[in-house]
Amino acid sequence: MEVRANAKVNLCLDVLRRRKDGYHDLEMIMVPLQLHDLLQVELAKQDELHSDDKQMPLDEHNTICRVISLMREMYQLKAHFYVSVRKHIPMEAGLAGGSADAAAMIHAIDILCGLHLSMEDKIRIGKQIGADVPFCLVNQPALVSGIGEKIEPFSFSCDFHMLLVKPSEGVSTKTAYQMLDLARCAHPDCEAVKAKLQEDDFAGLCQEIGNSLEESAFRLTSAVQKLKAELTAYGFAGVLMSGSGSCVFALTQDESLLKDAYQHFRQHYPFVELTTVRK
Ligand SMILES: C[C@](O)(CO)[C@H](O)COP(=O)(O)OP(=O)(O)OC[C@H]1O[C@@H](n2ccc(N)nc2=O)[C@H](O)[C@@H]1O
Ligand SMILES: Nc1ncnc2c1ncn2[C@@H]1O[C@H](COP(=O)(O)OP(=O)(O)OP(=O)(O)O)[C@@H](O)[C@H]1O
Repeated sequence: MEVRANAKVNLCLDVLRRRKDGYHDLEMIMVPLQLHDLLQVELAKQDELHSDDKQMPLDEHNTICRVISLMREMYQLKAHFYVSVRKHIPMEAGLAGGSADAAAMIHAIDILCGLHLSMEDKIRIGKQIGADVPFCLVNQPALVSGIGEKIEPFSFSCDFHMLLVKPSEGVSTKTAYQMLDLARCAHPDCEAVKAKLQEDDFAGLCQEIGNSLEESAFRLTSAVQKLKAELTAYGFAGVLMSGSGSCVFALTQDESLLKDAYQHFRQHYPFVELTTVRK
């Protein structure tokens, strides 16, 4: 069977507090994108993982392998899996590539092994793999809280185009959180972002988007700050780093600006993609 693993961006990411276990309580507005990896998953005689991306680890560190091990133990599965991944989501980008693959694998095992898991069951599995996996399982625009496990989906009509640009440097999620200065960083208003989306107020939306983690990512790599300034100067209405970076997304409703920018940024950056929100 073929399963899609959609990327995400955070239109709003507010880090509320640091917890005793080192994780952070968050409030976020997350949206899935049309950009996706494709997983081919079949029952097999032994486990096999392949990918067209030579950078992706194929060992027990891969989120897909971690899902297989965890679900095999939890449900005493005898089955083995052949998995082939067509990778389109760049790594260390803040687009949840590894988490999206993990979520797709949970859905695939559920179907191939006839487990009939509820979304709550899947989220319990997913959050053991990573904080972004619960959102990737639900795969709908949502207000997300806790460390990423509380998902409240909502619908909206506001339409816009998105240009994704990633510099060659990546950002480690763990380091971005460790370096964060909660007193200095931005604390954007997620309820306001949700309201602008639902009121179809694109200009207002672009004023409200924000990400607490930009503060530490900008200190970790100047490339992200430089890219954000370039996209803003190009004329995009809203520009923000996604997640812990290093990918920056730029929003516009102007198709000709979008096409010109795509050609321009492609000459200077290794990953440039046009996409939209998957509603
Ligand atoms: C930045 C985001 O992508 C925003 O959606 C997520 O918060 C990160 O999600 P993720 O990559 O799935 O995160 P995990 O793989 O669970 O954790 C990676 C590291 O990020 C930090 N982390 C993650 C989530 C969270 N709420 N607080 C944290 O402090 C922890 O140091 C952890 O060691
Ligand atoms: N299935 C996978 N796809 C991509 N990377 C994976 C996968 N499994 C493990 N990894 C490892 O995880 C690291 C981070 O990759 P990922 O694409 O998930 O980062 P990210 O974009 O920062 O995600 P997030 O937005 O969730 O923080 C990679 O450098 C890679 O070594």
